[in-house]
Amino acid sequence: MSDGPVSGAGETGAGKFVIVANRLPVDWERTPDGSGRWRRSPGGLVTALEPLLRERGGAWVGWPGTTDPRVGEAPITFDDGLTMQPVRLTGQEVADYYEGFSNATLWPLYHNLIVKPEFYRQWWNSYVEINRRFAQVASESAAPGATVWVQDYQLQLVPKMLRMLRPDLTIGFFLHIPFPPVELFMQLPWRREVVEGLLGADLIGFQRPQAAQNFLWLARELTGQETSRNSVGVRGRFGVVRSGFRSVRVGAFPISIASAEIDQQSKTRAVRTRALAIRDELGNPDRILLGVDRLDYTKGIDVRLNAIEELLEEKRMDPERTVFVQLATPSRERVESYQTLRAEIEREVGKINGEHGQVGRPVVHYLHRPVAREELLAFYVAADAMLVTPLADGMNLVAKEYIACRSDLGGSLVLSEFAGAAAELRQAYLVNPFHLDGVKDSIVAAMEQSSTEGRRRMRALRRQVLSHDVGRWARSFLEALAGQIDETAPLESEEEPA
Ligand SMILES: O=P(O)(O)OC[C@H]1O[C@H](O[C@H]2O[C@H](CO)[C@@H](O)[C@H](O)[C@H]2O)[C@H](O)[C@@H](O)[C@@H]1O
Ligand SMILES: Cc1cn([C@@H]2O[C@H](COP(=O)(O)OP(=O)(O)O)[C@@H](O)[C@H]2O)c(=O)[nH]c1=O
Repeated sequence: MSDGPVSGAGETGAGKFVIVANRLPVDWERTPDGSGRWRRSPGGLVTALEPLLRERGGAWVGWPGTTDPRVGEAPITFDDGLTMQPVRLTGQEVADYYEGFSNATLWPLYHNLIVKPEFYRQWWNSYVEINRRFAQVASESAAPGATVWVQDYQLQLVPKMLRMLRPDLTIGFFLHIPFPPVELFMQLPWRREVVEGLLGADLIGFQRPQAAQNFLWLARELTGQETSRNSVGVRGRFGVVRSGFRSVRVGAFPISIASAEIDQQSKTRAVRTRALAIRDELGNPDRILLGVDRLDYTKGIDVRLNAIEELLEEKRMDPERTVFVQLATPSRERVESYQTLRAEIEREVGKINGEHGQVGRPVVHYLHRPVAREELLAFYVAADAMLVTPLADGMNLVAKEYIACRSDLGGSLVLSEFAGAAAELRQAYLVNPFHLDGVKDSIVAAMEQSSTEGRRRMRALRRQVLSHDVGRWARSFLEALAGQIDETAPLESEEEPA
């Protein structure tokens, strides 16, 4: 991946393939001369799509992640030809569209009301306006007949808006987070507008078939369109909504990671050496448990802390021999529910260490900062058990990254049934995060598994993750969008969503 300097030379209207996402995959980096430059951030999505973007002369449309009015005035082009088209937001727009409607209305509504969603007209109006801005920039960035792929819940109105501006385009949409059960979605005052916004796409992708089923039911109820009623499959057996003269297909495409690349990186001397150093720095305990998450109330960080606290109290976990490392990236810090969560987590960490730690030897090691890629891989290699306990999660890439790093067949994964990843990672220790005793038993089982059992599970998990990478995810979606896979379900037979 190249990190070429900023330039304003990007051509608009040239892209045969355009990605539209809330964020651009770039970070602003200060240079020693006091100025700055863009650096590409190496996320899974960009890794998977980069070759396509380059091949087809593509562009990425998104918010550069800052409200600095000097940033993002012109397209950003990298020296290998990748173009980023910035969509600029003011401070007020970030508050209303991003922190407000996206992350205090939609995010909790789509994640099973773990906190109460807030419904404000001002936030909705801003969401509409910013979606229109994204659609406008996308329409200016796309060549005639181009394919445009819109990403995630922040931009659900873009497909319809873009189709009205550019009927010549092929438009795909992918939702990275869960799509809620119908009775929850029906709470949204603007539910019909959101469903109609999505129906502007030719193909709507979800992480799991159940989400697609929920959407089909809502499309039928809220727009009166005819829809298929058969169950939707994975990467095939698509549902269909007859929307006027158009057919919109609906399917499940579980996202993944750049598995081979992560597998290779985790085997480097640098990562292996660092993993040993981490064990050493932690006092060479018998067992290292690890959690890696954005600090988000969906991730169930509190669940694993409560489980660990009770295991310590019941003397089923030895504080002299076990440590728990929680890496928590700061996230959405101006949203109140995230501030409350942080205070609760930090209180709980203090309580556990206060009651069970020793001077210089805490049981819980908690970092509240982003951790760089290589360091993260070293933690995965060092950990004996990975605790992934979300209450609801679209996929959870961390679970897959951990597996990709375990070519030694060591380690064990405790995984919530409510992470999208659980549908594929059946050999993990699957838990219901609402059942604390079950979580505790699974943590103990994961810590105490025999080497034979651990190797058997990890081998099966790795087979799944290495053969289903993010490239396969992108290809399967784009082939379906291009009509190369046409496994549409016939419009027959009744089936209600769960
Ligand atoms: O952009 P932020 O507000 O800082 O949030 C980060 C991203 O979080 C969400 O990730 C989801 O997508 C993952 C990949 O498909 C999936 O594994 C995970 O379960 C989801 O929570 C969000 O959907 C992204 O838009 C955000 O950029
Ligand atoms: C804590 C931490 C994480 N990462 C990387 O972030 C993503 C997280 O993806 P996931 O699907 O598990 O969840 P969300 O999208 O956040 O909802 C994963 O690729 C991690 O490796 C990171 O780079 N640094 C961090 O400190």
